[in-house]
Amino acid sequence: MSGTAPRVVTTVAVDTIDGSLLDLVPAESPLSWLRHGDGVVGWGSVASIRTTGPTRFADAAKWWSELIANVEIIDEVDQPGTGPICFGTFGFADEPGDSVLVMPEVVVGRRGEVTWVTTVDGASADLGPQPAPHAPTVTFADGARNGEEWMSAVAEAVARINRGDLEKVVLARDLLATADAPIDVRWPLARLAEEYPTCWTFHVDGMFGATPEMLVRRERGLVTSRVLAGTIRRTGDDERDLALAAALARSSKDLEEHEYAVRSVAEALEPHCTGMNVPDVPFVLHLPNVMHLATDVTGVVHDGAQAGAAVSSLRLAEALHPSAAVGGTPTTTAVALIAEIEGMDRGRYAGPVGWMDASGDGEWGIALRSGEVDGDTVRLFAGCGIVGDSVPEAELAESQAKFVPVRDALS
Ligand SMILES: C=C(O[C@@H]1C=C(C(=O)O)C=C[C@H]1O)C(=O)O
Repeated sequence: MSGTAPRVVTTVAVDTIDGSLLDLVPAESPLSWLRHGDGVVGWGSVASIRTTGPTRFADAAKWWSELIANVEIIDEVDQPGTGPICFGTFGFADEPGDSVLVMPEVVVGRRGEVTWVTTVDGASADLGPQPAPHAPTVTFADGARNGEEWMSAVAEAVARINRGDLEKVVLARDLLATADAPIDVRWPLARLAEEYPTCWTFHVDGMFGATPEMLVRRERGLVTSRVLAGTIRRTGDDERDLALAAALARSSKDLEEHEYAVRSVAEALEPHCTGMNVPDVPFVLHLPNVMHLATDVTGVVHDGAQAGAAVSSLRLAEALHPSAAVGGTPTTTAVALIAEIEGMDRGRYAGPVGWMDASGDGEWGIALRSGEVDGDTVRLFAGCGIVGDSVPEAELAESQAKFVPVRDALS
């Protein structure tokens, strides 16, 4: 833990800011959570905590509650995301589970017509555009496994599923990008926000990407989760893509994969919610590189015995993680199989990433279509849901399509 408890957090409304909020963010430790131009960016760190292991979510949640208990809040906007907020990125696996929560010194947020700035202890917030980042020059290489080796792991998973060990497992692989100089993450972030406006463009402590999957949003008692599972690559030909979308919506392999993911989310939310709505039939989400089967699950969170005691968005993320969209079914068997045959440490790939405010409202996406930047290297990640009739070559092609967002953003 670093930093001392801040005294005063002030949120004020400001005039509309033209262009992307990313233009305001300095190169030093930028933070981002943006979709369709709305969301929050931040910089500076007044306090942060690193947590690990199976208690990483609980430890981070406790730290945040204690921190905000000592803060005086002056908030003239009063929306989800105003007042003090933290950004976080959590490890996928319990071990090592390296996770980070950070409270920025300055946050700029936008929600429709409303734009605000939050500062800690009167920090000065320069809302002018920052010098633009430079394009990196990168080369790509295989990560822990090459394509052939990864397909063997997929074949092994299919064999285990067909022998009855489990129903679904998500297997991932990594690529390594090396640049000629340290990478300014604002470069790929700007590209991702522009190319994937329907996704959440995030960056926290080196973990960045544009995820289409919302693990959980809690906003004034309403809980939403967007579940994705079942994927088809786009061809670039609109007519063909429409036919493929129709085929995806009827594909029994993809519907099965999807059903596991929806069920895992609904079951994890159920103890915390009333009035849940779980649609019977998924819709097809169109992204520039792929299409997914998608289901939006909603519910109303219990109030809790006392005011403010309702379960926070971070604790909901903990309850939902790992959903069958990134782990498998049954969860424990799938997570053990991932550790056994995937051949790499996922780090914070496929873990929750997002933000939370003092009331516990927040948004936690799943860190997909993502990479982890460290100086002049980036580790890119992509994974695929494997079921009994998955074909290794098709899964390899799907993983390649899922690398495209970050790959292109670095090029
Ligand atoms: C695991 C990833 O994506 C997940 C797996 C999907 C699938 O197997 O069809 C689809 C969306 C995501 O839930 C990834 O992008 O790395």
